Amino acid sequence: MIQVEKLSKRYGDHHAVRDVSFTCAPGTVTGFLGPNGAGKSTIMRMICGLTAPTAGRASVLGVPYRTIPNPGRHVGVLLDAAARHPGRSGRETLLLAARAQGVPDARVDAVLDEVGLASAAKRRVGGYSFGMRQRLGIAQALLGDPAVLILDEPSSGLDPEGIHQMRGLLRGFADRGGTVLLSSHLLFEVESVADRFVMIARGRLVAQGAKDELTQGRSGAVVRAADDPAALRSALAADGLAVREARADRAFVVDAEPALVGRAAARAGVALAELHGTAGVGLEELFLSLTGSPEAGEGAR
Ligand SMILES: Nc1ncnc2c1ncn2[C@@H]1O[C@H](COP(=O)(O)OP(=O)(O)OP(=O)(O)O)[C@@H](O)[C@H]1O
Repeated sequence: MIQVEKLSKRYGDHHAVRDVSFTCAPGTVTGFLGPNGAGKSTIMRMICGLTAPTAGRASVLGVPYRTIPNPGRHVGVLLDAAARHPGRSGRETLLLAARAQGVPDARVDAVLDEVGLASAAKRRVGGYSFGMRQRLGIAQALLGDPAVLILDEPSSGLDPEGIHQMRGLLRGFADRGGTVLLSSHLLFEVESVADRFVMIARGRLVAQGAKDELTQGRSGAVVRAADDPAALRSALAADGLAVREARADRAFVVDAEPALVGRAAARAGVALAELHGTAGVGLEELFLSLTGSPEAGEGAR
């Protein structure tokens, strides 16, 4: 269990995080989404006690992270995959961590195998690709057989096979009762593995919930006039139907059932070239509409 309550962080006048609250339950993977600079890393660092909040608090397994004795046995963390000693091999890196945590040496080979790094275990970390460092970071997070995983952008640098493998690993971890908080600025990296989503933009929580909860109520219709878009718009307005979006192909996205849109057009005698529901309005559209452009995370001053 991870609980974040009204967390805020200010750097001088800069509000990096404002009043963010969410909970991650055991048995679930929470996809933590937001554009670059939205505040995800800052929130994860506050959860792990590495950055002091300006206001609010966070707990892991019911207590502040910093009060957990031998935390690696309870909470696996990957915050900065690059932060590994380049002169040690992957196996040595994990052996040192295992001994510090009181974990048997055999566990090192098990986690190296689990993340697909067994064949490179004896090579120096300095010669690893970024993706291999990510795998090593994930292996280190898993080392103490924790109940909670907090992973900041673990997919970055991984090839498609690595991403697939990591999804399977995290799904299995959650299905065995583990709690996973998994950040990314790319929806596709977390969409298929996450049960719930927490979306952040400009330091604020903009949405949270399961995929169905987030996308329900956003169904509507796409309608395009055969000849006269202005007449169609008037017909929709006459029936009190709101146009959510006017597309470049001259179609309108309307917040209403297709049948209502069709009747409005028929009443006004407007011929249609296209009319269908928007059941496919997905998480991606929601994510983009809530978080805006990639620059949306910047400038939260
Ligand atoms: N130590 C710091 N001092 C000043 N500003 C900071 C500090 N750490 C983060 N920030 C600012 O806080 C904001 C949030 O940054 P953060 O790294 O948490 O975002 P993020 O969502 O993790 O983005 P990314 O995916 O790029 O890592 C940014 O505007 C960043 O510049």
